[in-house]
Amino acid sequence: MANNVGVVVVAAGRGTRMGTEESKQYLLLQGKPIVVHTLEVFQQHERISEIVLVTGAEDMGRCRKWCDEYGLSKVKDIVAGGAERQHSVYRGLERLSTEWVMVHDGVRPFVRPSDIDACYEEAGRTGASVLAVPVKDTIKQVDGQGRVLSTPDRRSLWAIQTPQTFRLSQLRAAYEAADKEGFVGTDDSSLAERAGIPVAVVEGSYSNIKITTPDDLEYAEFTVTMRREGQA
Ligand SMILES: Nc1ccn([C@@H]2O[C@H](COP(=O)(O)OP(=O)(O)OP(=O)(O)O)[C@@H](O)[C@H]2O)c(=O)n1
Ligand SMILES: C[C@](O)(CO)[C@H](O)COP(=O)(O)O
Repeated sequence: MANNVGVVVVAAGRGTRMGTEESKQYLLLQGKPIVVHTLEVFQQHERISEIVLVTGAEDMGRCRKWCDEYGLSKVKDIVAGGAERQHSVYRGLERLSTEWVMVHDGVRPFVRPSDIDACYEEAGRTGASVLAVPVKDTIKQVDGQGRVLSTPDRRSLWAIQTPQTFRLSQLRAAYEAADKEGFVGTDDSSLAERAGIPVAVVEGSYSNIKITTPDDLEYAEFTVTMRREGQA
């Protein structure tokens, strides 16, 4: 698998839940855009051969400049995304030619290199994998009126993260099928699952958060500061 792994980093969302005027992936952590922090993890990972960055059409210019400024030489292509995350990933997949692909959220800058390796090695063994953590809370299914319907067994529940790793040809086929059938999912695995691709879960880290709401930003700032000071 080595040297034949491409990454699609999706960063074309608007960040509605963050509530800022600037799209959340461009907010600064210690003076650097969040998406640059994320790209640096993959740039520095020896197993990654190329990266496709998916952004808003109006953001491609500044992203190109950051790639030069921060030495992100593995970013081979920057493409405009679509209305939903799934459409953005699909556009990124079209630009890759590697055997394997990892799909990663531009707003998950704290993914550990060792977790990228683990996700990657599991895909090599079994065909496809997703990084995830066991849920810590009790989860309930609730109806539209706020009434509890059921309490699923927590031992079978995992919070799914990225990266998610697949054979590029298989993931492309799963995306084509979803597109034809009008299915829209919130992650890549759900499309693979529909296409009959078995997906293995790899236990990752709770620190690999998706920066989604303002409280996540506080955590992110704290984490970056601690890392800079060598305490995390
Ligand atoms: N049309 C979209 C929507 C999302 N994403 C990306 O998918 C990742 C995960 O999505 P999420 O956290 O939900 O981002 P947003 O859609 O931007 O957030 P919100 O739902 O709050 O608007 C982010 O890196 C986001 O930029 C994307 O590339 N294209
Ligand atoms: C892919 C993902 O990050 C896995 O947790 C998540 O599903 C993205 O979801 P969102 O609906 O775009 O927030």
